[in-house]
Amino acid sequence: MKILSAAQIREWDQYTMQHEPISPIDLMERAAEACTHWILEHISQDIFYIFCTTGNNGGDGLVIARLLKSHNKQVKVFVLSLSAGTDCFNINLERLKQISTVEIITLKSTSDFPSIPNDAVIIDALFGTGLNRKPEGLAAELIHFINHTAKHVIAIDIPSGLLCDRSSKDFPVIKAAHTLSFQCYKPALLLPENAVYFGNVHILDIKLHTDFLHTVDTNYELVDFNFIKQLYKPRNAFSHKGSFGHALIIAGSYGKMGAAVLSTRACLRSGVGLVSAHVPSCGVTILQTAAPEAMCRVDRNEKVITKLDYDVTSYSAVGVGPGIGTDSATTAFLHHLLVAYPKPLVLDADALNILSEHSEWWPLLPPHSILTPHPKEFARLFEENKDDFARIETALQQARTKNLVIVLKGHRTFIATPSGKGYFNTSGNAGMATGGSGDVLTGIITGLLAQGYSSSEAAILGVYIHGMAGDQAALHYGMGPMIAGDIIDNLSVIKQLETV
Ligand SMILES: NC(=O)C1=CN([C@@H]2O[C@H](COP(=O)(O)OP(=O)(O)OC[C@H]3O[C@@H](n4cnc5c(N)ncnc54)[C@H](O)[C@@H]3O)[C@@H](O)[C@H]2O)[C@@H](O)CC1
Ligand SMILES: Nc1ncnc2c1ncn2[C@@H]1O[C@H](COP(=O)(O)OP(=O)(O)O)[C@@H](O)[C@H]1O
Ligand SMILES: [K+]
Repeated sequence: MKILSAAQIREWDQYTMQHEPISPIDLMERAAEACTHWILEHISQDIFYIFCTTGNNGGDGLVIARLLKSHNKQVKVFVLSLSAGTDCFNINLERLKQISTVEIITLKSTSDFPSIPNDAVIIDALFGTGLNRKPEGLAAELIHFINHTAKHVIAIDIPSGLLCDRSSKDFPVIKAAHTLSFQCYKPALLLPENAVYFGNVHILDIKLHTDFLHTVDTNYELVDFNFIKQLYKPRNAFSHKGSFGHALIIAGSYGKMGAAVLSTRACLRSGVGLVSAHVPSCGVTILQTAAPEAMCRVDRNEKVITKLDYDVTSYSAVGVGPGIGTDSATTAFLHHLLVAYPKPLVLDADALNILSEHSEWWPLLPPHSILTPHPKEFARLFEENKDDFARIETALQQARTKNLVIVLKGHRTFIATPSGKGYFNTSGNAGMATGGSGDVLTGIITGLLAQGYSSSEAAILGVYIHGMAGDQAALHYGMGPMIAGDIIDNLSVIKQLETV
């Protein structure tokens, strides 16, 4: 699913009105009906305080007020008049005025702000995708007031004060428990810096014309189950273990053999034909016991990885980094690997830390190599960014210019590809914020690469499968108790992709 900018969303509204066709007022009614339906299904309270300005987001608020009233809810509407209302706002204001039991209060100064009962639900319909600058004056005061006073806030389309496709850092923004967003994710609803504002996001289908999506080009895509289903290649009945490649995982050091075990076991469960693990000699028994299906490449050094004394080019894919440390001998090993291996590598953890100390090595990275940094590793590799939008732009630019795939890990992991496109993942949960889950991801992506997926496909598919398995693990154990090994044990979720 494409992720659109504010301007493209406006074009989508226009396209729908022309091609369905449907009038603006009927489209607003349909959007507000979807919100009201959601509210009636999920919210048990009976008192609603609805805050609107005079744009179309406010118009949505007025329609929601009328519809909630028709379901016998107690409704009060507060209007902050910033400019002459839009046509749809004005028409709906007249319609609402016909209902004598709905009080409509105009907010002219802070003294008009109401006292809000504890059990009232606030509907935030101040600004939607039309916001184009920082709210100031009374609008800003109202946002602060709602944040300080109200307990249950539902934002319509986007929390007021958030820009759809640029950073709103330092803006006053409504803090919502739920955001009911129309038709598609807005970029702002996918970035961690805004998580405190949007709460739980629910995408409501308001039936915008799907043909529009064929006419529009976007930088960002959303990765969901349907997207992944198209990418996943079912196994041929006549296949043998040679059909699915041989992956090499280079991981572990004395005291950090768990990282090697997790990556190797995850790689084995990714569907790959064969897995070998290159580990320091202290780790052989650990690895062969914990992952007997894997073969071992034993380093001469007891504690760290030091020597590439075999033909590494025979492996279909290589993942390097989890738990290897940054010893000078390991650093020299990594340099040798970059020179010796011509196909895309998967680099994670300490491999990234070493790389960030050797910027002269960038040209040595095989084209389409996959880097999997978390935000701190990302900052070490590239630069500190002023906000999350700047960070994903940096990822896209670096992926394009360096011909790499960059997997920026987090709640909505962002995958920047050499084509210039960025993909937001939708699977996964906070239970995965636990030591070792990144090592699991490295194993999965390396296994997919070995099976013949392209780098971009392996990264997108791997991140999604990792999140799916994490979601399944959270169902079994709960987000608190789950550990990284549980993600591996739940990789059986891949079977959902195997069904036709
Ligand atoms: N027919 C349509 O186009 C539909 C629009 N819908 C709603 O309409 C919203 C967009 O409506 P609008 O484009 O009217 O804009 P909004 O209602 O989001 O914003 C109101 C107006 O405030 C002004 N403004 C922007 N930033 C401001 C600031 N910082 N301080 C003061 N004023 C500011 C702008 O002129 C803007 O038009 C969507 O988010 C959605 O809620 C939905 O009803 C679906 C259909
Ligand atoms: N809140 C979250 N929601 C979804 N996924 C998460 C969340 N927190 C962490 N993850 C995922 O877990 C993994 C953690 O990786 P990383 O930070 O490298 O951990 P480690 O170094 O402990 O292995 C990443 O794939 C990340 O996307
Ligand atoms: K809003």
